[in-house]
Amino acid sequence: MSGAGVIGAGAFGTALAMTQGARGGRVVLWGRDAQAMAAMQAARENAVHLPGVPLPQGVLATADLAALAGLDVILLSIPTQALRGFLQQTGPALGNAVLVACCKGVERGTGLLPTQIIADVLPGARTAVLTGPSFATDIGRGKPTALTLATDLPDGAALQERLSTPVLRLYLSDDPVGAQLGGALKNVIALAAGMVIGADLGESARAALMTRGFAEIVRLATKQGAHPETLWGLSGFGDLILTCSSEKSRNFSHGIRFARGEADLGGKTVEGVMTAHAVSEQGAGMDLPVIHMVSALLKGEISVPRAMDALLQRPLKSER
Ligand SMILES: NC(=O)c1ccc[n+]([C@@H]2O[C@H](COP(=O)([O-])OP(=O)(O)OC[C@H]3O[C@@H](n4cnc5c(N)ncnc54)[C@H](O)[C@@H]3O)[C@@H](O)[C@H]2O)c1
Ligand SMILES: O=P(O)(O)OC[C@H](O)CO
Repeated sequence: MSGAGVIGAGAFGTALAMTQGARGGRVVLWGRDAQAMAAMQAARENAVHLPGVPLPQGVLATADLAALAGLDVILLSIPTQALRGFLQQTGPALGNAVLVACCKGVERGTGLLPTQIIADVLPGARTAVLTGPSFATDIGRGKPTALTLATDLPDGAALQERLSTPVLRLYLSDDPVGAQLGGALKNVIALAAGMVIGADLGESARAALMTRGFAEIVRLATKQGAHPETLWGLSGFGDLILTCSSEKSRNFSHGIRFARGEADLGGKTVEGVMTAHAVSEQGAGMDLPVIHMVSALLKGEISVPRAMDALLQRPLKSER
């Protein structure tokens, strides 16, 4: 029986299952916690991540991997650093479905992007990427959202039709590397933007940081083969704006709390932390001052005031 599956019943996975459930048809929302999934299925609500938003009728919330059998498309919505382990353990349960990476990050230790991790663990798997400016709370509530669907698959347009809804507008791209790097790296810049705001350096400084951070994203991503146009689009520039400007963003708000020296930084999924370290370690010699500085700050190697001084005291240069 065909249908859509979603792996990861956190905020984003639940919201994605809601979009597909609203289309009608069979949708399986898989989470690893059997008790939580049974409660979700009974209450028809994810009370932890999206309270008050009902699960559409066709969505089955389950921890049973067998429910994924025969699905034609599966959206992967677990943190990037957990993806390899999940696929190694669970790969065969995913069958021949197209695997759509919905996580935003770079794997620490390998520098790989989500679709590259999938190819590493499940060679021959058909993959795509769904990314762009979107908060789970907006998507789950059916607010209008535009995202990038990037894939090398020849039938990408069919997948675009398959996953779009009247309020979830997908733009097709043939640049999975660019789309994933834009989505991963904007989280690191959002951490930095949050630190600027948390340290009370002002909104002008945040705009400067975002712009120079975007220059780093373009520099790094084009070196890895990304098309510059992808980075100007929803998955790059679009997501950078959203994530650096809203306290709904966990990356931005983590940066704020970090700069204020708050002891409790939350325990939420903050993808930019590991991605900052992954990129800084892989691109040690590259001209990426903001990304390197975010990694050093998070490791406690430098304080926020010293980091700002160091960035400002670099030799003056041309904008390009
Ligand atoms: N929340 C958003 O607004 C949003 C929007 C766009 C993209 N994303 C991306 O989606 C991804 C998931 O984010 P989220 O907001 O849903 O996070 P979340 O913390 O709300 O949920 C993550 C889920 O993954 C599960 N998980 C973690 N490790 C696992 C493992 N090893 N095996 C199986 N399940 C595991 C957790 O139990 C949890 O249910 C991230 O990469 C994030 O950047 C999130
Ligand atoms: O809450 P964040 O910082 O993970 O951001 C969520 C989405 O990636 C925004 O597009």
